[in-house]
Amino acid sequence: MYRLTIHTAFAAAHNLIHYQGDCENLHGHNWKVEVSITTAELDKAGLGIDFKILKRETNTLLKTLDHKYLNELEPFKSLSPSSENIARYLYVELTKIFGSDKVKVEMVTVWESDYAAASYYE
Ligand SMILES: Nc1nc2c(c(=O)[nH]1)N=C([C@H](O)[C@H](O)COP(=O)(O)OP(=O)(O)OP(=O)(O)O)CN2
Ligand SMILES: [Zn+2]
Repeated sequence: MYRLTIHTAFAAAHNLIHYQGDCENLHGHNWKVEVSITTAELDKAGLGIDFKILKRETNTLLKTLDHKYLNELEPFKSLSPSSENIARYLYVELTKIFGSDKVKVEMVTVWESDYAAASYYE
């Protein structure tokens, strides 16, 4: 099997809901995002998926979150925009794009600081 990983980032504001503490208040993060896909097959160029395509599609998706107030966006209107829920949302959306018999989105990790990250995988 091959595992391909890209790193990218977005910036946004949020506040955690059903949470007591500082993070229930509006604040922001520069989230780093790590996406890993696995595949058993390579094309003739020796690529699982072209990193350029993986980065482009991920960045297109992240543009819908970038510089937004996450709590106002449809996926998080009734779901706390924690790093866990952001990671799961990205996993589900990227699986719609890349998931196939041959390719699996293995894991999405979302870093909200240099020291704290949440990952989602199935
Ligand atoms: N499991 C999770 N825990 C927390 C999340 C989360 O998404 N998943 N999110 C938050 C808040 O978003 C908050 O912004 C994080 O702040 P905090 O942990 O306080 O981070 P700091 O960088 O300010 O570091 P300090 O530990 O306070 O120094 C909270 N928890
Ligand atoms: Zn936060």
